[in-house]
Amino acid sequence: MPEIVETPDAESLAEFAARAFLHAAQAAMQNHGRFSVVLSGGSTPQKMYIRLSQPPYLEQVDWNRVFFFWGDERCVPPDHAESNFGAARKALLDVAPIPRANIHRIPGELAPELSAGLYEQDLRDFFGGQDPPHLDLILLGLGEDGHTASLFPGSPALHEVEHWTAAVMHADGPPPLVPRVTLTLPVLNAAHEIIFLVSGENKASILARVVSLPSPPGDIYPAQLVRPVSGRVTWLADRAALAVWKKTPAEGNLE
Ligand SMILES: O=C(O)[C@H](O)[C@@H](O)[C@H](O)[C@H](O)COP(=O)(O)O
Repeated sequence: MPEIVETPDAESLAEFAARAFLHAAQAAMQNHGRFSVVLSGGSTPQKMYIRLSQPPYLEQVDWNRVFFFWGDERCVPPDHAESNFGAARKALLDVAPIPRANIHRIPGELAPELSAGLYEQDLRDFFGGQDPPHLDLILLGLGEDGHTASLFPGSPALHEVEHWTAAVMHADGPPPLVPRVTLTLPVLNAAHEIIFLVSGENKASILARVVSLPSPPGDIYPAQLVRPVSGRVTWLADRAALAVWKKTPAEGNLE
């Protein structure tokens, strides 16, 4: 049974997530002198990023030793409204005293395949001989179709085992398809810790399906393929997102 933590609402989810970030950072720095974290895109983590840019986290985190990566990026320039990097920069990276050299963004302004290749090389340079890299903390979101990062149902990127990154195409809505770059499952599943951040009643149905394992083989959602070999996975969700799961007759539910 995955670890599920409930918070009353989106604000308390952001607070809980910021505290978990601080604890993971302190543990990693104590353990090996630095903290590598993968930020998630989407709207859910934005409140958490803003919390980290405020007291007490602003003062308590040793930002010089925090190294930022992304789980995925839309292939747009960094100042584009859809940029995951751009959103994190506004909420946190331009507010906290973070050395620019510690920020390893996905170069979304470049062609998808080139961007994916450069990002993979950046990861390989940072993690030296580690294959796959062991990131200290990976933050992930959950889409209503069960995707996470930019690993969408039926995507060939789900079967990528050689490369740590992949260029994907996705219909975000009406055409055109939106090119993206994503980390692949070998990297996600090598993480020391993963925290899924899920908020809102619109996620209640998919969250109940994703955490109520096991799924029939043909029915597995991408988020269910995130099963770190030895890392810890926590589903951090607010009450609205857990409403369906708590009604699901299965052992271990919260109520
Ligand atoms: O670039 C992205 O959009 C994310 O990587 C994506 O996987 C996101 O985390 C989910 O779609 C949830 O998005 P929300 O938090 O906006 O619901």
